[in-house]
Amino acid sequence: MPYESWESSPSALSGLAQYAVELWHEHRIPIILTAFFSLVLLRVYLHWTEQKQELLVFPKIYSEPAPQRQAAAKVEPTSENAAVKVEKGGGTQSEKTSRKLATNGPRRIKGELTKKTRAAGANEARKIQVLVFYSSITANTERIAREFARALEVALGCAGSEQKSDSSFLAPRVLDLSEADYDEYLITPPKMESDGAPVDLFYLFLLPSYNIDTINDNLLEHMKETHHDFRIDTSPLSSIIGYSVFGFGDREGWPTEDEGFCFQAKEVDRWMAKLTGRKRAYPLGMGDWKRDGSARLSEWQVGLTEVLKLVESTGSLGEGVEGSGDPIESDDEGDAYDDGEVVFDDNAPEAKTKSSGSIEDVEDMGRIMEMSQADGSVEQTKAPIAIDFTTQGKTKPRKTAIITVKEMVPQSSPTYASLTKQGYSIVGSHSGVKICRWTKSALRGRGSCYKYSFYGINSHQCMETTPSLSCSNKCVFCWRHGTNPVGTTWRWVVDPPQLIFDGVKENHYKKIKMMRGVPGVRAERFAEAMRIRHCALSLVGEPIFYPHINEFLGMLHAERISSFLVCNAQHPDELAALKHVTQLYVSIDASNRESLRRIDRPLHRDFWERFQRCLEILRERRFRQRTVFRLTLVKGFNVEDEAEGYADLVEKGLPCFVEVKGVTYCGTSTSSNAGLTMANVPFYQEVCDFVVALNASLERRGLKYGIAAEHAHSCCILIASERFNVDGKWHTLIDYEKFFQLLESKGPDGDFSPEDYMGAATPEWATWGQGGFDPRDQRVDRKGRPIETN
Ligand SMILES: Cc1cc2nc3c(=O)[nH]c(=O)nc-3n(C[C@H](O)[C@H](O)[C@H](O)COP(=O)(O)O)c2cc1C
Ligand code: SF4
Repeated sequence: MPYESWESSPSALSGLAQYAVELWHEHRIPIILTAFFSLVLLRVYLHWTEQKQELLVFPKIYSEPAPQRQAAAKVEPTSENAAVKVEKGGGTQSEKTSRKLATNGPRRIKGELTKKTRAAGANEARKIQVLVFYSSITANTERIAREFARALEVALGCAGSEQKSDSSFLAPRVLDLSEADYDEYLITPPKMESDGAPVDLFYLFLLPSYNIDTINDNLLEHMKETHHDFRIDTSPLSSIIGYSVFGFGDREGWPTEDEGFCFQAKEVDRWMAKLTGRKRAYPLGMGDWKRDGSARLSEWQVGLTEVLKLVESTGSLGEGVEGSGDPIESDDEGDAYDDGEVVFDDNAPEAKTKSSGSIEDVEDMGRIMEMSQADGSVEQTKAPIAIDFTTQGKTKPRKTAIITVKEMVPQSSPTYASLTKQGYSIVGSHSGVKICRWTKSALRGRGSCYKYSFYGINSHQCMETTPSLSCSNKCVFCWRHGTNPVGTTWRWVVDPPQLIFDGVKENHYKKIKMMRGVPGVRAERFAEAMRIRHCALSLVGEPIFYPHINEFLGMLHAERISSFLVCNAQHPDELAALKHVTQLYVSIDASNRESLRRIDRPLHRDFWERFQRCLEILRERRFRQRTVFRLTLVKGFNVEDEAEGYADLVEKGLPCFVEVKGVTYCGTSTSSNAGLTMANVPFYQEVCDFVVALNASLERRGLKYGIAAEHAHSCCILIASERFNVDGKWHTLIDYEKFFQLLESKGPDGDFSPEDYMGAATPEWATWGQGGFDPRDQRVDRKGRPIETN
């Protein structure tokens, strides 16, 4: 209502209004001021009262600093959010009161939701439970299983009073397979917890074999059914962290594996690989309970403990599991094998990519030098000069353009990619190591290389390596032709020998460890393989090309690793400067100049003169080094009508041994550059005929040689000097212990002869006419199928 209408009202009400208006007019200023201050006071009062109220409603924890909040989250990692956590947690009495009040007031959530993922560090809290399953009919294995579990408990640091505070292992549990519930353990592993921490399971099986009906048959049947049951995942045990099997048997009744020795342990090992999705953590071990059972079991336990500790520290089985149970086994890999010189493989990746800019050839070298002058793109100052280590009599550095010394095989180069793809590990910038086919085969008891039959080297303890991936030939049969760098001079960065030595060993062991999960690997051989005893310096390239080859050899010998060094007869100066090696090879790929040019395709123009000089050096050295001529026969190149020519070379060099080997073919069609085919591979009979002809020629010349041994499996035959025939018996084996003793007492230049470390008689099975396959090994074909040997 407007103010004027109030003034004009004639009634009593209007009189009152009149009075109020007058009053207002008279006191309006103090009224307004009083109202204003009252409102201010009320606001201040409310403000304070409101703050106090809030303290009661929201618990103190919400205003704690951030780190404390995180700590709280760690305590209850699975809580949905902070508010819930507080409600569940403990705290001081006042906090509890606050929380109680808070539940009556409005729920207000501050902060972020805690994610449901496992908190960092939860992994550390995981425990590992080893379950030792055994079966036993006459109680041997039962007793052994209990003793074994106790020993393992100590080894893992989880034994009663000796329990290590930081050990993740729970004391191993022993389970009798005749009582254990298969459904509980072998269909899905049981879910276990220890003090609230999740437990990972590791299965071990100690199993005797029985060719009569026993509980083992139920176990195997169960495993088979589980794997084939379409309702169940084919690898239902894949959540366990690993498994391993050890078998007991009796060699008296079942002398070989073929005859049934430990056959059921082998089967359980195989089925477990399938059920776990290839989680074999350590190779199958086997022991004869009457003879070596406990020794074998102890060895197996040592290796196993190592793996378990690896699992504890890394949470995984590490290397060695990939490929476990894989159909692709070492023999089926199409893996070009042996020492490089005798295999051609047209499947090898194509030759280097010229456009990549990597220097891999002398032609490339010239091209780069020209380019460097033209556009200045190559650094020309402050660079070391490329030194010719190989040209005879040349001591002065070349006076040509100075270029930057580069790495022989830089990591970014196509050569590096190609070599690593083929299974080489490149060490430093110019060395390589690769585990050979025979090493893998020997690990599985499927036969060793011919050097085992002829010289007694253990293939599973042999490291194949080279300190120089570069070579000065381009042999037609070289299996790595086109992928390794070539050159006549060392023009690359030189890596120190210690770096190479450490690197090749490390990589070799890494590769051996990767065999851990491969089916058929024998535990005792695997354990032995962790100690390198032989080194074949022959992989690819030319080892004596490396300027510090003698220092490198010194490192091998200091660790009592024998050295078989193969060179290509193109570096006489380096050959002359070479110190003692256990066995010194020269590749003799042809018997005359033209043939050598065609087959080796040497880069040196004076290749024939170099070759001849190397033979002279070998002749001079024959009473100081165990010298060997290695002949690689390639049909159509160096076999036909050449026996006489080779006899001339033998007469000239008078080597201790002549190894004759047919080239091995690994490809499928024609060899890329030389057009080699299967037709170039001589049959074993042809190699035999050649050897007989060569031997006859040597005899006609009055040279005292004879055919000593053979290894038909790798198409290789050994002719030996009569110096190694004692009382009508060939002694081609090497006494490695004696070699190191002589080396240590007389030094790397010491005066001792090959006869001084001649070993025991060549085993009967390896002599000429006996085939050369150790009867203790199992022969298999390329698909891994056993071959009958009569
Ligand atoms: C009836 C019988 C059959 C056996 N069959 C085999 C066999 O096929 N292969 C094998 O390596 N050992 C065989 N053995 C040897 C046992 O595996 C060996 O004695 C084992 O240590 C027994 O373990 P246990 O006492 O725990 O049952 C057999 C032993 C017996 C008594
Ligand atoms: S000598 Fe060694 S590297 Fe050569 S084939 Fe035999 S085991 Fe393999």
